[in-house]
Order: sequence, then structure tokens, then C-alpha cells
Amino acid sequence: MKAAIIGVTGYGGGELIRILTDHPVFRIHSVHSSREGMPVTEEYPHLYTIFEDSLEKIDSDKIAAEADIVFLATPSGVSGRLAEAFSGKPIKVIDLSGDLRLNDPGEYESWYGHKAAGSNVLEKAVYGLSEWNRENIRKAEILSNPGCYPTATLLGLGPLADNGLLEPAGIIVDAKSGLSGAGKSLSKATSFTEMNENLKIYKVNEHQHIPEIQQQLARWDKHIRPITFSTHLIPVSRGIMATIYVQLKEEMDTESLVDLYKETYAGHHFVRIRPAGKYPAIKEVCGSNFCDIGMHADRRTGRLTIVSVIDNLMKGAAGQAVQNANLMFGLEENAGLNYVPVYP
Ligand SMILES: NC(=O)C1=CN([C@@H]2O[C@H](COP(=O)(O)OP(=O)(O)OC[C@H]3O[C@@H](n4cnc5c(N)ncnc54)[C@H](OP(=O)(O)O)[C@@H]3O)[C@@H](O)[C@H]2O)C=CC1
Ligand SMILES: CC(=O)N[C@@H](CCC(=O)OP(=O)(O)O)C(=O)O
Repeated sequence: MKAAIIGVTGYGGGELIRILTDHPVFRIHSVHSSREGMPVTEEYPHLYTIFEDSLEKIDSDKIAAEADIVFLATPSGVSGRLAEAFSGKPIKVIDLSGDLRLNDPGEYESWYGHKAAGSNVLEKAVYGLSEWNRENIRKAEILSNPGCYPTATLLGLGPLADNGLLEPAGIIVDAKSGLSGAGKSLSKATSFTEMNENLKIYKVNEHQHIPEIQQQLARWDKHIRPITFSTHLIPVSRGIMATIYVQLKEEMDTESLVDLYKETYAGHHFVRIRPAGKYPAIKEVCGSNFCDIGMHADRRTGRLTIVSVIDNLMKGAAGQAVQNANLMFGLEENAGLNYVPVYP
């Protein structure tokens, strides 16, 4: 199977190269960004002798005629236009950006500040939270890969929301991300001097992933009220931790909750549930496609704390994109994704 990658010089695109150069079925056919003609190794010297192709022009007709799937690892605003260009052509599309995730174009425009993709594309786009939408993903022609924070948050809340166990008001998500989550562009906020030995909150109550999380929670349980969602930068390259606080409709102890999560994710290779009393750290998933989840029900407050960790570039972006591509082509879900986390 031939894969094209647009936005290959970014962090998400680079991670797609890392995965696809070692994939048993997909082979990288062409790579693209706005810098036509440049060898990929100019941007990524770590790929010397491994992948040395040059960037090609973005010609949707040519790409669709030659490749079986195209990954759009481009910024929001750019991806939507590209998805429109590929729509209706004989090629499957996976978009890593937020451009196709929200059903309501008006909501997209108010949170992202760009013009939404056309309704023909939005209506076809399937939301690719792999563990929760497998059947639709298998049939998708255009797939919208979930955001990094939403992946960690939704995998952490799914078993409760889907079973109607959540008290609908008062859900709080306190999330932290490594700096690669912001992409490779230089910015003061993510520079070494700003972030070394530091921790910062940002986009308070206005993060663009809020409506995406809310939209999926409503699919599980339409009674769920608006969540509080806080995002922080931490001085690491990769990794997201979402610490989630919820109240349940009925009291459950930690052991029963762990059993519920284990049952829900049985057969889902990439979600690992920790035993009662154990909590995952981001280092324990970095470099891999795993989402690790731990939890504790606090009898004193009546609240449940859920901790969910992923590598933002893997399960939060390129890893989940390849997991979805595997499903779309009828392959084993974990084909080419059996990475052991890089530790320490
Ligand atoms: N980083 C992460 O952890 C996650 C990222 N995402 C999403 O994935 C997408 C890619 O993210 P990331 O890799 O971090 O971003 P980067 O900023 O690191 O890379 C963006 C890429 O898009 C290319 N690009 C930018 N504008 C254009 C254009 N007009 N035409 C063609 N190519 C263009 C850039 O190439 P060049 O500079 O060579 O033109 C570069 O290859 C984004 O939508 C992001 O929101 C989603 C989940 C997690
Ligand atoms: C650390 C950091 O800055 N993370 C980015 C994630 C951006 C992203 O992945 O954007 P979309 O999923 O919406 O396309 C942020 O918080 O905006």
C-alpha cells in the first residue's frame, strides 16, 4: 500500500516517517510540504540512510492517482482545504489537524478562527478515536484523527460516560503537555528559556479541544454538562498527562472501577489499565502508541481521580493515525505499531 504524507517536515509528519519506514504493509510513496525539492534529511538529519526522499509538489490529482492513502499532517486551516481537494478522488485521507473534527462549522470557526471545511467533507469525515469507533473507521474514506488532549481525556472518561455513570455536572480535566505538542515552529512561549524548569497554564477556558471533547462526551451521554478543561506546558519533549476529576452517580470502589475499565478495553491492545493503587507516568508510554490509565475513588470527597497518559506524537497524533489507517485497510490494528516505550 502506498502512502503519501503532506506536512512531513513537521513533528507529526516526522513521526509518520518513523512509523511507516518500518510498517509491514504501508510504504512511503511521496512526501510533501511547502518546500518542494528539499531533501527530507535537510530538516531531519536523523533520517540519513533511512529515508532520504525529497519533498514533492502538492498535486492532489497526482497524489490520488499514485497513492492509496494520504496523511495530512498540516496545520488547521491548511488541512481543511487539502481535504476538500482530495474529496471524491480515489484515495483515503487521514487528517491529523482539528479541521474535520467538529460537526458544526460555526462552532469550528468560533474556536479555531478559520473558515470551516466544506459540508461535503465534514459530512464524510469519521472521527477516529480508534477504540470507540472501530466499525465506522473501517468504512471511512476521510478520517479525522482526534486531538492529543482529547485522546487522553476521552479514553480516560469513555467507560464511565458510555455507561451513564457520570454525574453530568462538574467534570474537571487538568491536562499537561510536552512542548512537541505545539509543533516545530519557534515561539517565545515554548522556547528553552521560557519553559526550562517551568510549568505554565495556557488558553484558560478557551482551548480549541474543549468542543471536541464535549462533542464525543455527548455522543456517549447527552446529559453531560460543560466541562472545565485546563492545559499546561511542561518542560519535556513528548507526553501528555490528563488528570480528570469526576463525581459518579453511585458510589463505586477503586477495584470495581478498575474491573470496569479492564472489561471495556479488553481486546484493545493500546489501552493499558493499571491495578488499583498504581498510576501511570508519561515516561511509561513515550515513543509508544499506548494510553495508560490509573484511577482512585476517594471515599472522603466522593470524587474519582483518573490519570490518563499518552505520547502526544504517537497515540495523540501519528500513532493513532496509523492505527486508523490499519483499520481502514482491514489490517491488524497494531500492524507496525509495536513500539516498546522508550525508558528511561
Ligand atoms: N504535535 C502534536 O503533538 C500534535 C499535532 N496535531 C496536529 O497535527 C498537525 C501537524 O502538527 P505538527 O507536526 O505538530 O505541526 P508542525 O508545525 O510541526 O508542522 C506543520 C507541517 O505542515 C507544513 N505546512 C505548513 N503550512 C503548509 C502549507 N500551506 N502547505 C503545505 N504544508 C504546510 C509544514 O511544512 P513546511 O514548514 O516545510 O512548509 C510542516 O511540515 C497540526 O494540525 C496539529 O495541530 C495533532 C495532534 C498532536
Ligand atoms: C502543547 C500545545 O501547544 N499543544 C497544542 C495542541 C495543538 C493541536 O494539536 O492542535 P489541533 O489538535 O487542534 O489541531 C495546543 O494546545 O494548541
